[in-house]
Amino acid sequence: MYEAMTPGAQRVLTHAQARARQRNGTAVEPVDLLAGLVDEEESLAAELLTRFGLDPTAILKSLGLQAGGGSDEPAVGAALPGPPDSASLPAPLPLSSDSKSALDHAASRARLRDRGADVGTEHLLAGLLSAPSTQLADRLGPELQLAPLRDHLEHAFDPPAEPIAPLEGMPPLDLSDPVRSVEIARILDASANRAREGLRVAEDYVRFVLDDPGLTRRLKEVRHRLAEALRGFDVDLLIGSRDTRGDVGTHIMTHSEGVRENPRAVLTANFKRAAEALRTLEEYGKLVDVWVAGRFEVLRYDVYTLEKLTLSAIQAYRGLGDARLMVLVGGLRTLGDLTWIVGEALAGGADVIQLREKGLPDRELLSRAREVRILTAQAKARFILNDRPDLARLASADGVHLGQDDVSVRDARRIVGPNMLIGVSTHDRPQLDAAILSGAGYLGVGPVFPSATKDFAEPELAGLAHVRAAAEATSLPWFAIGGITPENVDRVIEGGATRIAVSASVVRADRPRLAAARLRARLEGREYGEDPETADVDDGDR
Ligand SMILES: Cc1ncc(COP(=O)(O)OP(=O)(O)O)c(N)n1
Ligand SMILES: Cc1ncsc1CCOP(=O)(O)O
Ligand SMILES: [Mg+2]
Repeated sequence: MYEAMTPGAQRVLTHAQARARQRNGTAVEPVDLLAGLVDEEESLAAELLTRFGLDPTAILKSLGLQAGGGSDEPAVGAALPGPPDSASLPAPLPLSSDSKSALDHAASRARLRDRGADVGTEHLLAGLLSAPSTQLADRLGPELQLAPLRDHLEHAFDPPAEPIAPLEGMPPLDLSDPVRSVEIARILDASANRAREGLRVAEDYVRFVLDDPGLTRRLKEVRHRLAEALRGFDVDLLIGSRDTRGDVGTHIMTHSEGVRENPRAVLTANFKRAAEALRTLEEYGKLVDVWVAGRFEVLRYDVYTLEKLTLSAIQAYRGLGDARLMVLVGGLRTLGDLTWIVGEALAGGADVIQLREKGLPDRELLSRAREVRILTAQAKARFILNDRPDLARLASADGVHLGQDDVSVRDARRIVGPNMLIGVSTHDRPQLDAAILSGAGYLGVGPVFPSATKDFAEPELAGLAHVRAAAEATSLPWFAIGGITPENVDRVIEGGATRIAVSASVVRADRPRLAAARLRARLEGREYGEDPETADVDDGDR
C-alpha cells in the first residue's frame, strides 16, 4: 500500500506511527492518521481543513494532543538525505482494522478517476471521514463540524460527468459568450443580494429581539465571509449585469411571501432565503470557479447551524424566559420531606425546581421525580431532573440538567426528543461557547462561591468572572450557581446575573420559604418585605 502513495501521504503514515507510539498504542488508529494529516502541514489535506474552517491546532486540542508531535523520522520511500538506518527505527506498528478500512476508502477515492493514481493526503482525509467505522466526528468537540467537509469530499473525486448533449434548438451554456455570462452574472448578483439581505434580517432579530451578543457576532461574521467569498467573482461584471427593472421576478410575489404572522416567521423565512440564495451561488458559482463555489457551500451549512441555534434560543426562552429562581432539592430522607421542601420553595417564589439526587435507586428516583412533577405542575413552575435524560422523559419533566461529565446534549436529545429543555453546566468561557453550540437550552454558570452542597477545590471555582463572561456572551437563559445566599446574591446580580440556582441556602435554611422569598425579592430588584404579596411570608411548619 505504501508504494502506491504520494510522498506526502507516506509522510502522514510515518507521523501517524509516531503519534500512535506517543500514546503507547499497539496499532495505528484513525485518530493517529488524522493527527498525522494535521502534522503534515503543507498538503492538500491541510489546505482542505483550513478551507472548511477546521483549524489544525483546534483538531489536535480536541483529540487531547499537542501540535508538533509528528515524527521527524524519514518518510518511508521519500527522497532521503541518506539511507535510513533501518536498525535504529522501531518496528512499525500495524494498522488497526478501522485504519485499514479508512485506507481502503482512500484508495478507492483516488482511483475513481484514474485506476493508476497514487493515494494523496486529500484521499486519506476523504477515506478517514467517509469510512463509517472511524467515527471521527464523535471524537472531536462540537465546535469542529466535519459534516460540510465530509459532504464536499463525497463527490470531489467523482469522474467528470459525461457532457450532456444540447437539447434540440437550445444552445449549450457558453460562458465565453458575453450574453450568456451576463445571464449567469445576473443570477449570481441577485443571489448575492438575497443572501446578504436574508442574513441582515436574521441578524436584526438576534440583535434586537433576542439581544444575543454571541449570535449577533456569528451572523455578522457569516455576512463578512459572504462578502469575502463574493470577491472571488468579477464584482464589476455582477453589478454591471444588474437590471432590476427588467427582472420579471421582481413583480411576482406569492401569498406566503406577503404574509408574516410574527417576528419569528420573518426570521425563519429569511434564514431560508439566505440558505437558498447560497445554494444558488454555489451551483451557478461552479460554472465560474469550483473553489469559490465551495465557500458558499460552507456558508450555507453555517446558516443552517445558526438557524438551529437561534430557534433553540427562542424555544429556551419560551420554556424559561421568565424563570429566575431555580431551587435544587435533594438528599432528603423521605418523600414527605421532599414534598414539604418543594412546597416551601415554590411558596417562597421558586419558579424552577431541580431534583438532584445522587445515589437513589432508579425506581425510587423516578417515583420522587413524578411527585415533583405533580407539585410543580400545580404551581405552574418548571421541573428539571438532574443527570438523567431517561428518567426525565419518563417523569415528563420540562428539562434535564447535564454536567461536563454527563452524557452529551446530542445523546440526551436522542432520548428526550426535540422539545425538552437541556441545561448544561459551564465552568469557563470555552465550555460556555461549546454548550451554546451544542444546542443547550439553558446554562449553569458557576460555581460562583464555595458550596455547602458540592465540594470544589479552590482552582475549580469559576467565580464572578465567569458570571460576567456569561452576561456578555449570550441571551440564552443562564443561572448563576454555587454558594449563593441572600447575603451575597447582590454581588452575583451586579455581575450581570438575572437568574440564580441555589440549594443549601433554601433547602438547609431554618425557614426555607423565607430564604427563597428573600432571594426572589433581590432578583426582582426589591428589598424583601417591600411587596405586600410577600411581605408577610407565612412559613409552614416543618
Ligand atoms: C443549574 C445547574 N447548574 C449546574 C449544575 C451542576 O451539574 P453537574 O456539573 O453535572 O454536577 P451535579 O449537579 O450532577 O453534581 C446543576 N445541577 N444545575
Ligand atoms: C451542583 C452544583 N454545581 C455547581 S455548584 C452546585 C451546588 C449548588 O448548591 P449550593 O447553592 O448549595 O452551593
Ligand atoms: Mg451532573
